[in-house]
Amino acid sequence: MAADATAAPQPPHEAIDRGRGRLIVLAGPTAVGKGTIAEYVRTHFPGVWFSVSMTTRRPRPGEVDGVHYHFVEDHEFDRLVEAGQFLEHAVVHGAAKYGTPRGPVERIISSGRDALLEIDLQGARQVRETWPDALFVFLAPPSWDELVRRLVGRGTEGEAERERRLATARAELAAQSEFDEVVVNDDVRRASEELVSLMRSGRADR
Ligand SMILES: Nc1ncnc2c1ncn2[C@@H]1O[C@H](COP(=O)(O)OP(=O)(O)OP(=O)(O)O)[C@@H](O)[C@H]1O
Ligand SMILES: Nc1nc2c(ncn2[C@@H]2O[C@H](COP(=O)(O)O)[C@@H](O)[C@H]2O)c(=O)[nH]1
Repeated sequence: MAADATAAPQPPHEAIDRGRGRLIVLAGPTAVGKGTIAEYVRTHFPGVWFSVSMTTRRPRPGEVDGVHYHFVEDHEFDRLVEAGQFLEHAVVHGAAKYGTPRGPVERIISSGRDALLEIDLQGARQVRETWPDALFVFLAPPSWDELVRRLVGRGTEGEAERERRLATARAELAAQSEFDEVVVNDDVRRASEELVSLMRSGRADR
């Protein structure tokens, strides 16, 4: 059929009103594989939008500013807290500060796309207060011993920092019933696909 020259022009794909997007919160204990799953999803599901957190911790080898985190000094982080620029923020493992910049998330949600946050339990609890219709997903290890193996095997923390992280991990594992869904990271591909499928559930347009 010939195109109707009198028809109103169609908006570009991104501008089609798909309503508001959904906020998805992924949390779980240290070394369970949140970053690994995030990397897999970024590579295999490029349509998924990730929030890039801000942190005062130092970059690890291979971490890129603006991709894995926005790395900032303590005084800059505190200034942004004062200015109300975070959706949530917390001191994690009793050490560095982490926060989700509010603006980018609100813009993505308003544009009709979903936004995925990878944050700790304290942050997830704050988001539940302000954004109760978000989807809360807990990433769990197959076992405690496997979690410890992953943390030690990653080799990015010394003994004292590992102990601190494992203490937090016990409290986080005890809180998994607060979440809407629990995904066990027994296999990176399987767990990533389960997460994406949960994100897409109920969204016919994804
Ligand atoms: N399904 C899996 N099977 C085996 N090893 C895994 C699996 N998922 C992740 N790992 C490994 O576990 C270690 C920790 O993973 P990762 O750094 O992604 O954890 P994390 O949850 O982001 O940790 P943190 O919260 O401390 O930043 C890494 O060495 C990673 O390669
Ligand atoms: N409350 C928030 N927690 C965050 C955020 N970004 C990351 N995190 C969590 O911090 C720990 C440690 O991360 P690491 O990269 O130093 O190993 C981990 O549990 C992350 O999920 C955030 O913006 N807010």
